[in-house]
Amino acid sequence: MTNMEKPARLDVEGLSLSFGGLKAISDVSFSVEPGSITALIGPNGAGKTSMFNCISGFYKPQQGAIRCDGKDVSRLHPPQRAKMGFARTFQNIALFRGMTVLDNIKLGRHAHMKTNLLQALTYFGPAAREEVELRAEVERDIIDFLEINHIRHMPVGALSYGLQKRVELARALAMKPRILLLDEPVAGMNREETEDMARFILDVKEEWGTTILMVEHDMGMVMDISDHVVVLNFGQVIASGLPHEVQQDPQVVAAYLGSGDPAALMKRLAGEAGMA
Ligand SMILES: Nc1ncnc2c1ncn2[C@@H]1O[C@H](COP(=O)(O)OP(=O)(O)OP(=O)(O)O)[C@@H](O)[C@H]1O
Repeated sequence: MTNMEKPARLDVEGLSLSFGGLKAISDVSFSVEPGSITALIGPNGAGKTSMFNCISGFYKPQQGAIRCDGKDVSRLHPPQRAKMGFARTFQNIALFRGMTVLDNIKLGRHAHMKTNLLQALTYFGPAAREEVELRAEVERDIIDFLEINHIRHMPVGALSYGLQKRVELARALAMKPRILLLDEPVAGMNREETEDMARFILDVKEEWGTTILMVEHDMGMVMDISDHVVVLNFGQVIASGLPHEVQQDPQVVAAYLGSGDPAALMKRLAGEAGMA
């Protein structure tokens, strides 16, 4: 199984975003290397979701650039970014609950197909052949890969939370992403579901070579699978580097200590309770 798309490099340069008088992001710069997993972390309100929404095109930053392989995409709409190879998942699952797993996943690809969605759903004209090919490809490359063969004809609404999150990942993979943006991929999952999802994210990197940027609060999972970690606090980058470097950075420890129960947060930073 392969994704033939070349992984993208992402550079965020001097990005600033304000909501009225509130500066959610101030002059933030960082890079995501092609084929790496980079985690964006930070205490509540640090600006992670705002940054994620700027990268995927839902927010327009007032200043700065977001470069995909050197090209500034910060003025492009989300569908234009999708065509460039951006795909994302959402913190709150965004799937059609009444539709089957297979149909939800195939919807990811229709962003790229020549035939429109209506033709595809009615199997009309040239859409019929393209649809049959797509189905075979999705079943071979994505459904088997994510081990969701047994549920492919079930409506998404009937699935457990962990499986729904996996279907969302599948839908994003169906877009053949060059950069995959994961918004809290293990939020609300139990330990087993978290470990499964962490393994699948690593597999996407290793087998597809896709560039991955994720926002995640689960420190154990972040420290286990990330190549690079960027830490935001009050809308600014306070540290970035290898997971173990960031973990020991006094500014990072101080930022987390200021945001809750110190003992629990020290444990989370050390990764001990992260998978709970
Ligand atoms: N749509 C909005 N309108 C006004 N203020 C906003 C909006 N979205 C975010 N903010 C503010 O911007 C700042 C950064 O919020 P953001 O949600 O990006 O942080 P976060 O790091 O994702 O937090 P969390 O971990 O709690 O999700 C916060 O002060 C927040 O209140």
